[in-house]
Amino acid sequence: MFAAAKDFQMMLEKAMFSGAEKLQGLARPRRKHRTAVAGAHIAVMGLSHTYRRSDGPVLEDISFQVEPGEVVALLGRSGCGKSTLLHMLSGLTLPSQGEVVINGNTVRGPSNRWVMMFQAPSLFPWMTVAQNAALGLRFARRNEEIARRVPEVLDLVDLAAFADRNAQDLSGGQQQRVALARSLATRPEMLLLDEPFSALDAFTRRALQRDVRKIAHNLGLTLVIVTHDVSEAVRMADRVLVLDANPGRIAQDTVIDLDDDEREGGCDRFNAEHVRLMEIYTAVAHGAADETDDTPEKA
Ligand SMILES: Nc1ncnc2c1ncn2[C@@H]1O[C@H](COP(=O)(O)OP(=O)(O)OP(=O)(O)O)[C@@H](O)[C@H]1O
Repeated sequence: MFAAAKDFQMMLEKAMFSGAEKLQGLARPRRKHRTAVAGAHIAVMGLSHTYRRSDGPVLEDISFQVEPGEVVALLGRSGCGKSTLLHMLSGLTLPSQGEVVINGNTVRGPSNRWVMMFQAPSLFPWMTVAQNAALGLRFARRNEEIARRVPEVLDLVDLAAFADRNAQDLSGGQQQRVALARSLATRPEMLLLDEPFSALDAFTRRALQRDVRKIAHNLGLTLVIVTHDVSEAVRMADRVLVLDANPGRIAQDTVIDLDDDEREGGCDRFNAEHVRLMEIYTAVAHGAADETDDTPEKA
């Protein structure tokens, strides 16, 4: 690739990975990095949102809290506003009404204290796994941490043996692990996942669901995951917020009461939780469909 094109792509990827570092850097003096990680406390209060080009509100009167270290899934049908809500937690989009408060501070924009992961891992294909994993630290100008943190996070995501491979030579699941390592290297307080495993095969997806949950718990990270997959919610989440649509509202807030072994599936308790959540989801989805159904009622 020509140098100019490479620079341009680097710029794009950098902006995509997180606009936070730049904004933070401009907004206030650079702080010394934190050494200890603690999960973020999230409070969402009376949040509503209407996009400039949308007919009505996409989200309406959303309020909930997430405890530090909790894993919460946002479950709902396509278009109900899950990604919009996640973007508001991250500060990428600001709500029309209400506020998101993280650790006592109102979110007014992105921050390098939390990281979003998407379906596409957005790696630099020509760079090695270790170089990709170091990018978050490089963008945050924390180069002195790279030698220590990168081996640590590659170990966490089971990619230590792949450190010198080029990213383009990895499978989709391995690439998503590199993206996870890159996210963890900056030691965020919160991971926001927007259907990050939906492009992977069932086995790879399950392994990542299990490992991400385990890593988040071990590090004490708060994890919010957007999904429309009931199994994923049961495998990963301590709590599930089920959203209805038009406008998106929290219809149900339910605890998934399973231990880590039970979350692997194949036991009665897993099956019972799966059926229970599926029933809730279906009832909410039908309710939302009924509300938007403009077929005239029969007499
Ligand atoms: N920038 C935007 N401007 C106008 N409308 C938007 C914008 N972004 C999203 N929307 C609309 O807001 C609604 C919610 O979108 P959102 O992507 O948050 O839903 P979702 O539940 O995450 O959907 P999916 O599961 O399909 O990703 C949709 O009707 C969508 O068309």
